[in-house]
Amino acid sequence: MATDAKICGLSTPDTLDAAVRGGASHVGFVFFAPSPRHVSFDAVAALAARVPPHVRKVGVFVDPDDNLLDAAIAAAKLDALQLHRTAPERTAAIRGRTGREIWSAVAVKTRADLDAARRYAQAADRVLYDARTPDDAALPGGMGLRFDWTLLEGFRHPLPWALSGGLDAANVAEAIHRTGAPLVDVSSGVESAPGIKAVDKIAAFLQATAAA
Ligand SMILES: O=C(O)c1ccccc1N[C@@H]1O[C@H](COP(=O)(O)O)[C@@H](O)[C@H]1O
Repeated sequence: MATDAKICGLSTPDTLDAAVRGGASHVGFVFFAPSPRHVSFDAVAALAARVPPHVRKVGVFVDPDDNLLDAAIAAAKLDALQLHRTAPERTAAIRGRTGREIWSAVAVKTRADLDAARRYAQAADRVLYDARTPDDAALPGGMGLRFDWTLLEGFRHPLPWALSGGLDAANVAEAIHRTGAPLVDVSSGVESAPGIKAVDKIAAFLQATAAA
């Protein structure tokens, strides 16, 4: 079965177009000021207008307040909200208030971390397994870190799910074969420097995903 792919942290028209042209199912925009991928509302409105209807627009947030969510949804016409470090109760409230599809990021380093996914079963629509970043890191994601994919072996996923964390064109086929991920998500692995997406890397990632 074909694997869906999300290209995350897009901030320029040429790289957004590369993601769409290459067959991405989802594109992601980061609304978190400390991130090198952070987009303004004006910039994201222009980018979102280039996205065809069959490609879903995902906003990435870190425990956001309602004002940020409302402004981002309005500017980017978001289809889905990817929430990092957001408690299940707050996640459920955001889902009820916005009516958007919710992706809950679960930070993984050990098998015990996977238990957190179950806490989102009633609150979210999808779990995104991502590598746990160091406690003192500025970002909860987007650092190109991988986790041990074998931790997912035999795990009963409580929801539809996606795999992220340190993926790139060279390892995404192995990641799909080892985990059976129905959707893969990449940010740093298609960049030439933090926050600088590369058209050729986006194309290579999407080709590798389609061929897996
Ligand atoms: O990309 C960011 O800057 C970011 C900021 C805050 C939360 C999440 C972020 N990125 C997400 O992290 C994963 C993995 O990224 P990578 O491929 O390892 O660089 C991905 O889902 C991004 O959406």
